[in-house]
Amino acid sequence: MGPYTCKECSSLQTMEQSHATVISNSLSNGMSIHKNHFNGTIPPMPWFGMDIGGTLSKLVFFEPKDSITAQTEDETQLLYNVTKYLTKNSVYGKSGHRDAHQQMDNVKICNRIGTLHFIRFPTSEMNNFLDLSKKKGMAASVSTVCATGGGAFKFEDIFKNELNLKLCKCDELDSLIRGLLFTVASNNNECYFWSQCTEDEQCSTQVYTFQYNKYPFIVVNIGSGVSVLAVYGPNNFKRISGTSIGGGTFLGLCSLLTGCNTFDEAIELAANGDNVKVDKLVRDIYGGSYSRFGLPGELVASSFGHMNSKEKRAQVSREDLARATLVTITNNIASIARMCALNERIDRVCFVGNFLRVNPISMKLLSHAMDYWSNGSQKAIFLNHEGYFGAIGCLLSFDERFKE
Ligand SMILES: Nc1ncnc2c1ncn2[C@@H]1O[C@H](COP(=O)(O)OP(=O)(O)O)[C@@H](O)[C@H]1O
Ligand SMILES: CC(C)(COP(=O)(O)O)[C@@H](O)C(=O)NCCC(=O)O
Repeated sequence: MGPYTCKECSSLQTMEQSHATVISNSLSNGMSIHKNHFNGTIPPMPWFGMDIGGTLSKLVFFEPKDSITAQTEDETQLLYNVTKYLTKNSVYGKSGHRDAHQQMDNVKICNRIGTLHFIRFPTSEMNNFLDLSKKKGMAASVSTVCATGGGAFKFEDIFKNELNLKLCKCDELDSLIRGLLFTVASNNNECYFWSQCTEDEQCSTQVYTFQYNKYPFIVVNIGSGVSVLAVYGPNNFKRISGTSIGGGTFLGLCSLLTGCNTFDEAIELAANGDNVKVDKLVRDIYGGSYSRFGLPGELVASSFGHMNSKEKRAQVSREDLARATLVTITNNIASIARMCALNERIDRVCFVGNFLRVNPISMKLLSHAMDYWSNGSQKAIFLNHEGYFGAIGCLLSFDERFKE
């Protein structure tokens, strides 16, 4: 058999690339799907899904919990070692973290029952991740890794050269929707909303029963940048908008303005700041509200509008600047989301992406903006596995790819 092209990841494979061998029927156009040679259907464990984003790399690891042992003794030992290392620790190297609170139990993938573990590290630390994978024997034990996000393309050669690992690439937005639908269907408590967001003290989260099999809905993915998708069915979505002013912009501007070093620090600063000292409000311009067009006095009229004044600049703290940056970026995303929902005549808007991690300020602002400007017709919905849907969807594509 000569070289073939995998119809999923479009890579040219030869029979010598023995980690994944073609078994499925060759299609008339010479395309085939990877199938593994170990037992004819699915690759040996461990199974990973990886989403290599512009800022963070997300790794989802499936730990089998059933009693099936379809592996050789060597493979079983390797799986044991990898599982032990990943599940006994919650910090890996200098910058890898496992989000234990997001762990999902009793998940069924490729007819196996197990637990999903969620790990993240900065994409800028990719070289350290590769070194650690080598050191801990993970690379040697893994046959196939499904990867998505821009980094699946950018780092493809490095994975091949450094780890001798072939990435099966999946589209990031396909993976995002697949992962989101799967997670919402598997977990009744996945979705929530913020109620009473006009009063900050009373604003709290409530479980939202998301009818995931009812379409359409909007997904706003706030990662480094922002993508807005309209979802019309499980395999039917379009990317309707996007903006480069996203989570990466918040962290970049906040670092410049406050000298903070991490996202968590930026959020902490913002939580203790007041944007009113930085932003020009409607009342600063009108002396009250601009009632004819329904603009309340407390509304930000001009983000950072006070910062042209030397006196005002002297009065603001790092905390105020962090808060104003967060509010500016969030309000801009809320405006785009509202316009998209209005244009598409869709009222349910799901906000996801790691920008929302440990970030109730933005979630409350988004909730308030959607509710206020739509007179209560549009709903902002949030999900507990906020930044991991791409990696989950990628792991599931592995399930679909290797299904008989
Ligand atoms: N630990 C973190 N380190 C860096 N950015 C973080 C972190 N936690 C949350 N973020 C925010 O999440 C954004 C990245 O979100 P994510 O959905 O992972 O996107 P991407 O796939 O582009 O990396 C960052 O730009 C930042 O605003
Ligand atoms: C290019 C991206 C899809 C990459 O995804 P990310 O890593 O930011 O999650 C995203 O950053 C994006 O949609 N940016 C906005 C581009 C625009 O519409 O202006």
